[in-house]
Amino acid sequence: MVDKKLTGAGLRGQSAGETKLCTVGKSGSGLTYCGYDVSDLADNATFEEVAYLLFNGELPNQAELDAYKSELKSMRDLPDALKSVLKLIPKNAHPMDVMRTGCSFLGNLEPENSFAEQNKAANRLLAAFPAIMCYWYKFTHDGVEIDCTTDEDLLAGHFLRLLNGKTPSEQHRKVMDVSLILYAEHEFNASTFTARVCASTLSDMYSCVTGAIGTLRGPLHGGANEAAMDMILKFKSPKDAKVQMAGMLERKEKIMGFGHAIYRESDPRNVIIKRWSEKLAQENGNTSLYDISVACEEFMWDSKKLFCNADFFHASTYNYMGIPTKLFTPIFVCSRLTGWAAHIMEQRSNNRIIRPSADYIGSEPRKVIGISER
Ligand SMILES: CC(=O)SCCNC(=O)CCNC(=O)[C@H](O)C(C)(C)COP(=O)(O)OP(=O)(O)OC[C@H]1O[C@@H](n2cnc3c(N)ncnc32)[C@H](O)[C@@H]1OP(=O)(O)O
Ligand SMILES: O=C([O-])CC(=O)C(=O)O
Repeated sequence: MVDKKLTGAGLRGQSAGETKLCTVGKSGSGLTYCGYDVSDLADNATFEEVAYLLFNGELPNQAELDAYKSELKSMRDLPDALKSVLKLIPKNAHPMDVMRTGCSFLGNLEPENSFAEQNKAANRLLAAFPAIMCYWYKFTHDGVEIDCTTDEDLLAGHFLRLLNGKTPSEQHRKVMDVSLILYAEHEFNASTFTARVCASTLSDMYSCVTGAIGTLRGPLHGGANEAAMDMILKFKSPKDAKVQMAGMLERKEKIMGFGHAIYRESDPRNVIIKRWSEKLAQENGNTSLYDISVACEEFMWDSKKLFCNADFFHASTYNYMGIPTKLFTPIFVCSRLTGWAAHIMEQRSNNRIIRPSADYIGSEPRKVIGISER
């Protein structure tokens, strides 16, 4: 397999540091967290085990996992002051802006006073993010002030219970858990790099994560799952999808959910989430969304040799689970927090401020001309 040629703008192909956390596309398409293949983790671990792995470098044993899950469970509720702030954010705000504000405000209430508190701060955000998203969403959309605690064992079930107000099915718990594992970590992607740059100034965990949320929000990064959903919903049939996508390519529009900065011919997360999308479609009894998504995949490969990235089949998967489109990228935040925090800790453990150089392409030196003569 020929590796993707990584050169040009966007720092492509340049190493910006070392990491023990993750390899992306090492053999063209692979993805490992701390040496474990992501598909192995998706089949044989829970998201909490993956979080523990990223924060500690090893998978937990049963006693360690039990203790970790109880710790996270005890941190799920939100302070009243944060609930009051969330209630002030308008209904038409983007939920990613809610996540950004929620993270930043929690940093005011419970600051990370020293790096000795970094695990506590990371775990607090991990435990609180589902409630930050759902408390605001349920209050502004349904007029309900939800209880932010549940007795759900795992974050996947906890989130679904907060969102829907009822016990989720085993299958929905499993799909959400797998999704959180797939989104957890991805080396020096744009949002993680943002977090590391911020960490390199010796800033606090909340500032690093707030910056990362802002970076994940864009449609070229995490925002692609929502953009893909909006696009798929416009297609009436698989045939219509191909016709409309041909037009988009002709107009040189970017097709969200396709392509990748590092992978060359596939994103290993796609096959996993696509399988779940198909399963949910069959059980739903209406496979239209899945069939249209497959037509998009075929069309993009046949016409441009572009493949689905992790975001594309997440769109139909979440839709089949009844999750509102505007919450897709915030779910990504709930998961990627683990990767961000692990990278922040890794940066701190061997830090030098990240400060690259620039090639100057501006004017030659010149004198200021008085304003009346300009
Ligand atoms: C979880 C994640 O963040 S995964 C990424 C999510 N983002 C998206 O899905 C947004 C859509 N995809 C894209 O915009 C891009 O593929 C990115 C941002 C992911 C990667 O960007 P790059 O590394 O610059 O892409 P790459 O160098 O492979 O592009 C090669 C060519 O394919 C084109 N291309 C790449 N992706 C797409 C796409 N989705 N739709 C249309 N054309 C595309 C590029 O415009 C480029 O064409 P050019 O040579 O004529 O300029
Ligand atoms: O690695 C990237 O550039 C984007 C990506 O897939 C991710 O962050 O999961």
